[in-house]
Amino acid sequence: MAASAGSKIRNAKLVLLGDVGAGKSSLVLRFVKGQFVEFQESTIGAAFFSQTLAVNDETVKFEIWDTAGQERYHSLAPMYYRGAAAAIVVYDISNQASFTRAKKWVQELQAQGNQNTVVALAGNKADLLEAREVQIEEAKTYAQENGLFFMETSAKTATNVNDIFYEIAKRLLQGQAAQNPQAAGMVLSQRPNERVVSAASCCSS
Ligand SMILES: Nc1nc2c(ncn2[C@@H]2O[C@H](COP(=O)(O)OP(=O)(O)OP(=O)(O)O)[C@@H](O)[C@H]2O)c(=O)[nH]1
Repeated sequence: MAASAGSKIRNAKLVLLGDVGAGKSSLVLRFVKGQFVEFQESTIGAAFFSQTLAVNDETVKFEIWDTAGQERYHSLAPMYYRGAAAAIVVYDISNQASFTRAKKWVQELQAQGNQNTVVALAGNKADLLEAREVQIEEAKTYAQENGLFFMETSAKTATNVNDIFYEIAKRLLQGQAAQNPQAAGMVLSQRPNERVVSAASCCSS
């Protein structure tokens, strides 16, 4: 649903990281365009998208970098996560190896990223319950121990997709008061009346 944005717009750089085929592009496509493609092509290098989200009377404009999961593009990743306000580390709940890979991304972010970056862990393909290899409790515990927030998502059914971005937006807005917004990868601009996804239309489950 479209809504009028408040006058305050926060630009926030967000990066998606995760194993090849975990569903990074599909999550972005669902969030930005409300679409799902059964045979989504593998990302080459990285792809850029933007989407705005209203949270109360403020608007967060996400500048989204969808990185490629293939190992040969690994060395490019720092260009995208450096200076990011937020990161979504994605794994596939039906693929244990993708969870192992997600943990490596978290380690890399913790070692090299901005300490203020809001990091979300997304257990994607939550619709594939019968093929589940990663237990929800295991991921929850890991997330708690590492200061991440965690949701299982499905780009296919849209479960928790808007919710994870909305939760990130909320946390960014909450956090900005306590820190330098520029340092956290957030920039204030004044651009009223942009079309945004309103909080009211957000958060299907
Ligand atoms: N069942 C199901 N399939 C999904 C879901 N999300 C993505 N897929 C499928 O998984 C495959 C890989 O999805 P992508 O979005 O390309 O994965 P990616 O992480 O961007 O992959 P790379 O670009 O190669 O790093 C595609 O065939 C998608 O249709 C989901 O939530 N459920």
